[in-house]
Amino acid sequence: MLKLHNLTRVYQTEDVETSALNNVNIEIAQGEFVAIMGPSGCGKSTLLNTIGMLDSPSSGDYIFYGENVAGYSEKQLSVIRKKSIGFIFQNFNLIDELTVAENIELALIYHNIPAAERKTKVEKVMDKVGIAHRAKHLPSQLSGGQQQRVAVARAVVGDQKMILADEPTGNLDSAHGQEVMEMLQALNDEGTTIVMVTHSPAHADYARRTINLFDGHVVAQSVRAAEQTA
Ligand SMILES: Nc1ncnc2c1ncn2[C@@H]1O[C@H](COP(=O)(O)OP(=O)(O)OP(=O)(O)O)[C@@H](O)[C@H]1O
Repeated sequence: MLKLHNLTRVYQTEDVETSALNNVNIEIAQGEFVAIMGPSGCGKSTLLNTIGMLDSPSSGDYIFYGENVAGYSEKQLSVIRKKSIGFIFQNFNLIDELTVAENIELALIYHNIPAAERKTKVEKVMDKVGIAHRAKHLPSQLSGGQQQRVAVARAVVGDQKMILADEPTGNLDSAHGQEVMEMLQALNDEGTTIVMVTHSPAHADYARRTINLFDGHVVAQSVRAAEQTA
């Protein structure tokens, strides 16, 4: 599905140059569940943002479904991003002034889907993540776990092939964190590719493969034991 080849991302500020990613080579197949781990500042968010086409590499290739998108303009990237990629963030990133249903629907307005079809899709996905009874509530009226369910619904309502999750359980207590992980697991079982940054080894265990970063380099990759012997 995607391949990063000798990918480098250098941030240039006034007098400091930071190599956030250094010659990274990663391949992710459709339907995989991959966790990205490593210490603070090692480049995890930069990697996820690059995979999500929110950031562009300084050099190297990013092949997405056979297309090298590394040199694409923001306009070209946003077309691919909106069609194929859903995002879940640690702080939920919902729009405070919109209801639950409206927050989810917003992801479809970008896809030019007619209103009646949008309504059906939003209702279906709200049922799926168990938030239908809160459809008319504002994010501030929901618990953190409920807000993250809305974010999950928004990430998949347009039938996105891949979800990128940046510490999706970071602001949740352990019970709600586990709920979100189970939701991601269920989506992965249905075929959605998931790439997740996490600091939690327990949550990384939901993934089939873990990629460890250190100082912008991939230093280790491990496949879940049950899969190795399968
Ligand atoms: N916009 C930016 N401008 C300059 N330097 C940046 C920028 N974004 C990130 N960096 C630097 O790039 C490196 C990697 O940052 P990144 O946010 O990807 O790390 P991370 O592993 O996600 O960290 P954390 O676990 O703390 O969120 C860090 O040294 C950071 O200071």
